[in-house]
Amino acid sequence: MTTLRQPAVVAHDLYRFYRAGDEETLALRGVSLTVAAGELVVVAGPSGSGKSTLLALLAGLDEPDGGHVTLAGERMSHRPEARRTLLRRRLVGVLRQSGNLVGHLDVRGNVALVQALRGRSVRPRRAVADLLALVALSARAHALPAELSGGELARAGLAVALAGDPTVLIADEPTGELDLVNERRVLGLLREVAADGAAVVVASHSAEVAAAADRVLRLTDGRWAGERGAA
Ligand SMILES: Nc1ncnc2c1ncn2[C@@H]1O[C@H](COP(=O)(O)OP(=O)(O)OP(=O)(O)O)[C@@H](O)[C@H]1O
Repeated sequence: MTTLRQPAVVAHDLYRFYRAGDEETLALRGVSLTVAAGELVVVAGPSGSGKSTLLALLAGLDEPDGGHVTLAGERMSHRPEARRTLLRRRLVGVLRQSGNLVGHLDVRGNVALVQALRGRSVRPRRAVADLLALVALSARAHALPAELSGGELARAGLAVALAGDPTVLIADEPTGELDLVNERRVLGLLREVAADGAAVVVASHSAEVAAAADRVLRLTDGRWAGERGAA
């Protein structure tokens, strides 16, 4: 066994094409990225530049047409869906702009569900109550998603994303619908998550989010614009 610490995220020469009839969209054209544990990297770029496509590949939610993704030394890409799902549960937390919670479960139930899916043999690092305290939602533990404010929903989504003790947190426009106060609150939490040792990759248009990053990388038309620091 090696004692060398693997980067949390290695994306090598990723390509992703979408085909609809005769039309082909080259969403990613040879994108590489390395993110260390404890680092918060922001992927910026105009609408349609490939940010969500890249994040879906990093999270193992989608498969690249070329290249591959390795998380904590485990290859995610080009593996059967069932294997990717298991790796994702073990290594990845995903936070989206919306739709992070199951509607018929309360906040507590949503967080507990993620921990239950990992199986009884895996002891969570943080109990459900601790996760809710981390995101300042202890008092809203029994609220349903529909009963939460936008800021509360975002923080509940973060608790869900952290419930599986992810090595890598992937956040796609996590503050897109928030006011400045709530955006800063979520950003503070993302910084804490990185300080706690996770690699955090955030896609965002927001200058506030960029200001909180260790590195900001810009995609243009499926490629890094100004390769500096990307790989
Ligand atoms: N499922 C799909 N089928 C066809 N084309 C797609 C699909 N998903 C994305 N695309 C195209 O791929 C390109 C990259 O899209 P992507 O959603 O990754 O961009 P983005 O930078 O996240 O944009 P935004 O900031 O608006 O969310 C766009 O041209 C988009 O239209």
